[in-house]
Amino acid sequence: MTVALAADNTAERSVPKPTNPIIEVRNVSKVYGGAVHALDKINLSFETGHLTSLLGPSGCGKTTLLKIVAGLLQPTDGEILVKGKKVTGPGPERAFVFQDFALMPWASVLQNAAFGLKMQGVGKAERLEKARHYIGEVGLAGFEEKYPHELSGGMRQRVGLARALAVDADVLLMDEPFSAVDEQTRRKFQEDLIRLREVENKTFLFVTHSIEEAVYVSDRIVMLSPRPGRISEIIDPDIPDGISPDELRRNGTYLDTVEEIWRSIRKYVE
Ligand SMILES: Nc1ncnc2c1ncn2[C@@H]1O[C@H](COP(=O)(O)OP(=O)(O)OP(=O)(O)O)[C@@H](O)[C@H]1O
Repeated sequence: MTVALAADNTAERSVPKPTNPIIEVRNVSKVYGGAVHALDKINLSFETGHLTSLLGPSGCGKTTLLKIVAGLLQPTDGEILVKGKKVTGPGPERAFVFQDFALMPWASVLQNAAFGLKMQGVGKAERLEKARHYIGEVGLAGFEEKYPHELSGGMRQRVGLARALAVDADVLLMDEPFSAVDEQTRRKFQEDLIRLREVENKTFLFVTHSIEEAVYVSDRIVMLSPRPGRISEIIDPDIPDGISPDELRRNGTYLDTVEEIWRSIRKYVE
């Protein structure tokens, strides 16, 4: 289902109102250095337990919006509410998974996965137990004592995800987490992400460049237009549950949705 939005971000048809929004983006604009207008009056809600992708051409402000939600950047205008409270900086209910995974090279997988918990002041025994659990959840059991340089890019990415899951944040903010890995790893990771969303009941906000990835993993896709970033469309892909990746890539709804998004985006890249 697609909901087209007019240039001023007002819905032409009404956007289904989230019943239980965890994040509300209210009238957010961002101007860098008084000159670069990155985002313009963004209004959005993110439903608890859903995975939302931010998609759009390079430079449209996807990472900027993610960092504002994370509290790592201040908006020039507007505000973000998480669980009804205004965001003034990073908080324990939000975990940010960086593009380069931001692992500490001198620390083991276990220490890296436990790092966020250490920052929260969680005692050693408890944080190591939790870190071990999430290392298992992301498929890295047996690698606890390895160091980042001994791991592939895909495995390092899993450590970054284990760290974010371990702090038990309600919201996981992921900036192109699959950009640095090969295609097979990426596909496996997409499947894992869908499974994790089901078992962990967390809210995921995800920046990607890949239309196919967004359609596969998302409950909702928010498309941004080029600078200044505005919401151009909101798409709720209606992909059947439990479909295997092989079936998916031949599924009519999937193919139609990918095509519909590509038609919307191609005007910006030609
Ligand atoms: N610190 C900064 N100072 C000045 N301009 C910035 C800064 N960070 C981002 N920008 C500009 O703001 C705009 C939005 O950047 P942003 O990284 O949010 O876009 P994006 O959609 O995530 O891009 P990409 O898909 O290429 O990663 C771009 O024009 C970028 O050059």
